Amino acid sequence: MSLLDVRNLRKSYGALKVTDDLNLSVDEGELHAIIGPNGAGKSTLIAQLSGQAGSDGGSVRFDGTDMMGMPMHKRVRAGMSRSFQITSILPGFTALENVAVAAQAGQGSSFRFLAPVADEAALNDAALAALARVGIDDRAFVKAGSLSHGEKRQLELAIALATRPRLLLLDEPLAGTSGAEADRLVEVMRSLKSELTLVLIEHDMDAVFSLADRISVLVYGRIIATGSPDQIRSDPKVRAAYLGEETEDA
Ligand SMILES: Nc1ncnc2c1ncn2[C@@H]1O[C@H](COP(=O)(O)OP(=O)(O)OP(=O)(O)O)[C@@H](O)[C@H]1O
Repeated sequence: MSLLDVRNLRKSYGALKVTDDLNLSVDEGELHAIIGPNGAGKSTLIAQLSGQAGSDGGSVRFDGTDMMGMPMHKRVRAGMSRSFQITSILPGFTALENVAVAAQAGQGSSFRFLAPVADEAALNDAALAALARVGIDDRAFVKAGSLSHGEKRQLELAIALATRPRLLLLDEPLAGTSGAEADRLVEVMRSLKSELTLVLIEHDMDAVFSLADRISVLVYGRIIATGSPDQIRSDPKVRAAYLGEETEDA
């Protein structure tokens, strides 16, 4: 059974159908990338799946449970998290504090202001483990605002991991990175593959084709093809709609 099952999902902005009767199935344990031209609706889809944006119709089932109408924090507690954007990082707080807040939310105790000190130690341990997982535990006590762009991207991943997701939704985790920073993030994602299910939106095609178990191609709010990297690379529909466009740009 698939871990995430999306059927006939819809969303319009005025007359624009951004998500148009979209069907998507993500298997437990796979890294499923979603690619598509600019404006195809990829970010909107992640926002709908995470509960950040509402949907006009259709169904989203996670591990067999209906998620439609469920707010974001409940989806996170159910095991479905999205990576947070750099803009949601608190620059005046340390990397550790940023992650600890997320770890606390993941434990369902975000409003327990009087939590005992023992809990705080456990939260710090969990936060430190998440920072180690993405390779920036040596930056735990540095203010998030002082981290490099790549380290901030790693911190976003740590924040999402601290909520202990079974399914992690990543919206362009490599954006704004290059060279060694991008390579490091790709290796972190590769290492996460053995532990959780990932849905990845990414413009970096080298990263997508090297990481993905399966790729779905989104064009005008619809998935036009799903398959292995090799199947997608050789699919004429995909070449015409998307990869061909890239070739022309190059
Ligand atoms: N809040 C909004 N109000 C109106 N239109 C929107 C809104 N958000 C997105 N859109 C429109 O929906 C379409 C899909 O946008 P979306 O950002 O989901 O695409 P995308 O595939 O992620 O694009 P990109 O690859 O450029 O990030 C675009 O035409 C965009 O202008």
